Amino acid sequence: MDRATDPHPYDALLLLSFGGPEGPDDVLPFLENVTRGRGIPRERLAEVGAHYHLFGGVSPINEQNRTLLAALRADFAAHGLDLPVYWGNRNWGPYLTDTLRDMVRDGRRRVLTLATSAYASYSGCRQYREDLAGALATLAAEGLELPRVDKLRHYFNHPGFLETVTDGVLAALARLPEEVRGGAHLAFSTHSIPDAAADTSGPPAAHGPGGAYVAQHLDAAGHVAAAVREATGGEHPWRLVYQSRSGAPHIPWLEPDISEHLAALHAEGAPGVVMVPIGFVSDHMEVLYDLDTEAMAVAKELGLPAVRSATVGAEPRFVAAVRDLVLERAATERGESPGRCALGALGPSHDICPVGCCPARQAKPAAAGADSPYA
Ligand SMILES: CC1=C(CCC(=O)O)c2cc3nc(cc4[nH]c(cc5[nH]c(cc1n2)c(C)c5CCC(=O)O)c(CCC(=O)O)c4C)C(CCC(=O)O)=C3C
Ligand SMILES: [Fe+2]
Repeated sequence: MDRATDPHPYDALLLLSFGGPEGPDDVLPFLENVTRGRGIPRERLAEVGAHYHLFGGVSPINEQNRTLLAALRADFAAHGLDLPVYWGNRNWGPYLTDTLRDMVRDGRRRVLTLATSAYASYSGCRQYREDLAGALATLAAEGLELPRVDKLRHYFNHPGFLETVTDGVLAALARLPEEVRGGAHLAFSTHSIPDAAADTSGPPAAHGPGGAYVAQHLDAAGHVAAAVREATGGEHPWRLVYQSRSGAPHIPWLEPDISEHLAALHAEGAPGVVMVPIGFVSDHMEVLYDLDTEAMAVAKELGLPAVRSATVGAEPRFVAAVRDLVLERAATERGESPGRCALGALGPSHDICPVGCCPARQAKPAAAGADSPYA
């Protein structure tokens, strides 16, 4: 077998996601799961709960993960990659711990994890690793023999991710009225996080202010903007902006907010805008509410023509990128030196998060990294 099909030493892939409610009665318990110990103001919870209720209490994220799971299985089968794929969530069923228990019972000993977050940061990386450690601790307490769990490198700059985003932007531009298309701005949007979390994201001291989180987003957005300009011949000024801020108002979070940015664009006479949710991998609630509902209403109010481009979802090229990343990592673990695809200026990210990567406010065990208490 060659790199094209050999998953060894891995015997399973775990799709690890956020989870979301699937009906009105799920909303509150889901939000309690998400915010346990995170110090989110009560009013913010009620506000976010209302976003979900606007959509019947259903987040689309679980259905999107079922689609991605099916697409990964089909892609692996079509390419002779014999690797079972499982799915578990941090905050809603199917819960990570239950999935990992199933994997152990199925005899899986070496698990590779694909988190549905493409970037560094506590929320986008270490928190997933902490939950993996929590699941492993539970299984250990149940007397089960623990598998070894690894996590794929950050994939924000994999060509299968960035080229899919770029095609989404081009398709979105085509939906703008022709007279504003050529000069349309690109507003790359991602989840705001506390400044302090951004500054410490990634390997310690590897990046300046904003840390790996901002550096990776700027690298990805800059690459997409350049590819779009090349394809259209248009100017398309761009900026990285933020959305979905929570937390107390006196704590600084990354800015500007997308809504402020839309107002600024309007004030400076921008003819139109494409909102590009580059920080997210599927059209879940942060996209459907914060961009499609809230930011779109702001744009409408301003009279600024706006469209929102697609996330990578289960697009075939993104799914193929996952296969490439799995095979790359498997080869690396076998001691080979596989090619490592990456666009942009930063190069491929580390395979194993070093000690102190994306630190938590309160230290907690995290698996699948250099500081993992597990083998
Ligand atoms: C960086 C990042 C991503 C991207 C990476 C990734 O995808 O993981 C992400 C994704 C998501 N965030 C989601 C939902 C929520 N996030 C919250 C709260 C928070 N997110 C944060 C950051 C991120 N979040 C932070 C710093 C907080 C503050 C509290 C804390 O420090 O932990 C809250 C609490 C209420 C609120 O404050 O908004 C909810 C309900 C959903 C599910 C959507 C659905 O249901 O479709 C998804 C995919
Ligand atoms: Fe979040």
